Parts: sequence; C-alpha cells; structure tokens
Amino acid sequence: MADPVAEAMSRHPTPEGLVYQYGTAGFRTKSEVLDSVMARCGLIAALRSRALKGKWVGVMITASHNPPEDNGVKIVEPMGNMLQEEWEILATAISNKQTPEEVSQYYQEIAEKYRIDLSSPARAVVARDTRASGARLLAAFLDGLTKGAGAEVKDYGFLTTPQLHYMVRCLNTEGTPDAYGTPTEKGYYEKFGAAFKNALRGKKPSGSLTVDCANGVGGPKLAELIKHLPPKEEALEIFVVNDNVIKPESLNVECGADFVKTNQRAPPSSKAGPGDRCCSLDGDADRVVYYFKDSNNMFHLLDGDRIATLVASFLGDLVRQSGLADKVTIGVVQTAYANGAATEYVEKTLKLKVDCTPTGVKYLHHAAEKLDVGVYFEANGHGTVIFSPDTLDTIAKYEPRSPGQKDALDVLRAVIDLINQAVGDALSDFLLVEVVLAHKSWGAQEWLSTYTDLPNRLLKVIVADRKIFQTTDAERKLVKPDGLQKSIDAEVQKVRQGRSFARASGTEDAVRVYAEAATRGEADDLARKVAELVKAAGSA
Ligand SMILES: CC(=O)N[C@H]1[C@@H](OP(=O)(O)O)O[C@H](CO)[C@@H](O)[C@@H]1O
Ligand SMILES: [Mg+2]
Repeated sequence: MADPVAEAMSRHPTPEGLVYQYGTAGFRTKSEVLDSVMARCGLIAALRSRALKGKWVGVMITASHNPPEDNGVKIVEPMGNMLQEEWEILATAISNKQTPEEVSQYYQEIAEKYRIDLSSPARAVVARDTRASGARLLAAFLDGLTKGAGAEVKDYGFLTTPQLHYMVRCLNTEGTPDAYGTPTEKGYYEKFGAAFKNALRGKKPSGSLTVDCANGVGGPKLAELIKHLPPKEEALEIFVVNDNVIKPESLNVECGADFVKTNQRAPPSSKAGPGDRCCSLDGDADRVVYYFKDSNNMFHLLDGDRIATLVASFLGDLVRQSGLADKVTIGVVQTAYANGAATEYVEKTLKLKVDCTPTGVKYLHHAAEKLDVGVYFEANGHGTVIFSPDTLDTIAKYEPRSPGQKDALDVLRAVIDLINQAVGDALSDFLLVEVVLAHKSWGAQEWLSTYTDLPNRLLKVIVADRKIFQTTDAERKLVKPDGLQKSIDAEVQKVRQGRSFARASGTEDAVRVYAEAATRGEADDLARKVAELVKAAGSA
C-alpha cells in the first residue's frame, strides 16, 4: 500500500551531513538546506494538532533578524505560546531522520506514543515573512502537512510573527467566553486600532514617531494598521521608513531592531532630527527598540528594559488610581542581559518584584504566567505583558468608587486590549509606549531620564565546544568549566558596580560575554578580561 508520508518525504530529501536542531527560535539556518525540515514540520504540526484534539496549531516561516539568505520555522501552540519542549525534541529527531521510510516510521512511533488517531482531524495555520525563499519553503511545508499527514490548512500568506500568533489564538477561542478576536488581518487591525484610540482617551502623544521596518513584513502591515488608527491630527503622526519589501535582499541590512541594539546607533539611512522619537522593528516585527538623538546629536537607545520599566510604572499607576492595588500585583520578568540600573529602578523606585529567567522568550513567558500582571521584555526589545485569567476577571468586574477611579479603570481596560497577550508584538508594543508617553506627557528625553543605564558591553567568543560552558542561577553563574566562575568573580571585584557573566548562545555557535560597570572604560575592560578567560578555558 502507498505510504503518503514516505512519498511526500521522498520529494524533499535530507541534505547529507547536516544536523538540525529546534532551538530557542525554532529551526533557523541557510534557507537552501531547509526544505526537508519544512516537510517534516508539516508532519509534526499535524501530529501536534491531533494530539490536541484537532485544535489549530500555528506555523511561522521566518528567520526574524537574521540575514536575508537565512530562513526558519517555528511551531505555535493553540493559545499562541511557543511549542512545548517535549515536542521540540520530537521535531529535532524527525528532522534528522535520513530516509523517507525512517521518517514515516518515526511519524507512526510518535502517534503510538501519544495515542494519536492518525485519521482524526488536524489543522494548521501558516504564514511567512517576506524572504525570497519563503514561497519555496511554504510549498515543502504544505506537502508534508496536507499530502503527507492529510491535515487541513489555512494559509494567511504574509503576516508578522505576532499576527500569526494572534490568528492561532483567535481561531482556538472563537465562540468561547475567552474569544480573543476575529481571526482575520482586518480583525487584528480593528482590534488594536480601536484599543489604541480608547487607551489614548483624547490624549495626544507629543511630536511624531518614525518607524524603521527593517525592510521586512512589518512595513506593509504597519501601513495597513495606520489606516485603522485615529487620524494624525487627533493622535499620532507616524512616518514609515525602511519598508522596501520589493528588495528582500535589503531585509535587516543596516537597519532594524537588531542593528540598532547591537551597534548602539541609528540606521545610517535615518534622517530624524534632534528629539525626534524613532523606533526600529526586526524582520518579523516581534521586537522593537526606541531611540533618539539629543540636541548635541548624541544617540540614546531606549531598549526592551526601558519599555518594561515604562509600562510597569504606568500599569502600577493605573492599578493604584483605580483602587485595585490590594487586589492586583505587578511583577517584571527579565533575563541576565537586563541592565543593572533597570533592575534597581524596578525594585527600588517602582517597588515591584523582579524575576530573572534564562534567555529565550518562552522562559520569560512561563515566569510571567505565574504573576497577576507579568511585564516581560528581553533587553533586545522582545516582550509583552500578560494578565492572569483571575486578574482579568477582577478588572472586568471591579466597580469604581469615584470618577477618578473610573477614568483610570477605563484606561486600564483599553490597555489590556492594546497588548497582544499571545506574544511580544512590535506593532502593539510601540502603540502601548505611545499611549504611556501621551498620558505622562513625556517625550523620549523624559523617558530616558527615569534612570541612567550602566555602560555595558556584549562580546562573542568562538570556542571549540560551547557545550562545556554550563550555567546555573538563570545563566548568571558558570558551574563548568571548573574554576572559571571564580576567575570571573575576581575580575568583577576590580571594577565599580561590576557585573559580568558568560553563557553559551542558544542560536549561534559562540559563547556570549556580558559586562557592565560604572564607566564605559571599566565595562569594556571587564568584558575583554572575561572574554580572555572564556577563550582560555575553551581551548584548554
Ligand atoms: C543576548 C541576546 O540578545 N540573545 C538573544 C538570542 O539568544 P542567544 O541564546 O543569546 O543566541 O536569540 C534569542 C532568539 O531570538 C533571543 O531570545 C535572545 O535574547
Ligand atoms: Mg523577531
């Protein structure tokens, strides 16, 4: 009898000598070696959906901030979360099977292990960013999903990563009390456009905002979103730049959130004047960082830590003003890469609890889920705010006792709608920042002056085998190689306000070294010394 799985797989043979891994951001590598992985992800998506009784799972074809020639794929759980770790392992294993028959056999084994009925319905939603390789990889994915595994598919064409997460959550909650929204692009723009207007409540952000779209999918999607925002005379004037998707080879090149964060400077193409608020998205629009030049032409970055502190302080104000302070607590979740000054500001000035997790959005999201209101951002600008079901219920039912309380409560409710709770969303995040600035009557300079970042340096060290670098305490301390942490501690002691750590990257073949200290010179020195220690330990 014909085996449709093996047949589909035979059309997408495995390249020889490559080992694939479903990492922090799914599979991600050079696009020309991804066809077999895509077809197998079709099988995994179908199996995952069947294991979840036919719920929609999401599949996003993107390599985010990576260079244009890369691509990748991520699988999304029904509520818009990242794929469960157990299934990441299955996805890795099936992608490394060699022959079509081996893949087919493994597909059967997964079905048996999870008692999956392979004739039951399976559903997947798929979308892609604007990379040139996207169409070819989509075809390979669909072949595995529909012809191989017999699943149903909804193909949304081009979407930002957060829009795809939104669709998945909407489709799975449609017609329930938790309905998240209408699962269409128009539904997305209407929901966030209306929430922006409601959250502003007539306040107008000062000046304009220039949005650098990294020449990625965020450009055309932002253009659509703008049509659903209040007119610029009433609300915000937005200038869209780096929105050229006709030339996919310009994606993330000298522009975008990763360029700005890594180089700590504006894209060379930027024409913004002193004081002009700017922000940059990454290639799939799930990250955003802000920046501006001051009157001395000095560049200032307002990164994910800044967004987290701004939003946490605003939510704190709203909760207090609406009389909910004894019912709702707010917490902030960061990684070790958060600037020490940001952590101190949250703890000492905002008086909120800070949790630290390992790098990777899924860890932050999990930690935030344990809080009433969890504000989580990576320093690179990826993050969001999530509200627990009980907290949403409390806020929905709460009866304000004064007009002042009612005003604050109305804004709080609109802000909840403005935040994409499925995943960090650059478009929703920047609208949220603008709302907060408008309510506080702040520009970028006032926002910057809340605290002063400690000078910091991030370095990459290439070693023979990065797996020997093992960490504990949310990656802030090394347990292996023996003795290395002690040497790092000794260097940290030599500078003022020093902090440094080293960890193996989850997305690149390198060890990352982070250091911060009271002055630029001390931070650079510390980073260089720790990098030397890591290099020596890595070649020992
Ligand atoms: C220092 C840094 O920015 N690390 C990034 C990077 O992870 P690494 O494991 O450090 O390579 O890529 C991740 C996925 O995009 C992102 O979540 C994370 O913040
Ligand atoms: Mg991204």
